[in-house]
Amino acid sequence: MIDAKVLIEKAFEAQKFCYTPYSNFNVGAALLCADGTIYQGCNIENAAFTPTNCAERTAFFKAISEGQKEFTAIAIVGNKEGVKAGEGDFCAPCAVCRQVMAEFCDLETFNVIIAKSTEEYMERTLGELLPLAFTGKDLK
Ligand SMILES: O=c1ccn([C@H]2C[C@H](O)[C@@H](CO)O2)c(=O)[nH]1
Ligand SMILES: [Zn+2]
Repeated sequence: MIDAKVLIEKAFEAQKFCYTPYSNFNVGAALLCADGTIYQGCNIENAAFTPTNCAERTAFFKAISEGQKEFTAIAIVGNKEGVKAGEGDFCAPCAVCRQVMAEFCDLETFNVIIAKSTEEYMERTLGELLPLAFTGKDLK
């Protein structure tokens, strides 16, 4: 596994590209694939609100649409516009993003890094963030 700090830096880099005229809440994500490739994502809002895509799902959909199938970790940073780096709060992934992660990631091993800065972050497995997950296994 690459250093969490590297992935957090990539998430901050992606955050700069967010399109958030409605919430002014800026999120960046960096998704590490098993082959070492990193996909970055930002949140992309819409005047109709519901088409809005979270940063995490942007990163996942980019990766999946380019053939990636195995995922190791995701770093997430998010804050209201104007908050200085490191002074924001933790931005945990929304429930929809957790469900999308559960579709493609191992609940026991996929690592979710929720960061305020490269110095201050928490790490949780996907299973810790989505207990009693409903997945494709339930449909068999
Ligand atoms: O984990 C999260 C939480 C929220 N958002 C986005 C969606 C919307 O654009 C804005 C406010 O909810 O933040 C994300 O991208 N990821
Ligand atoms: Zn989300």
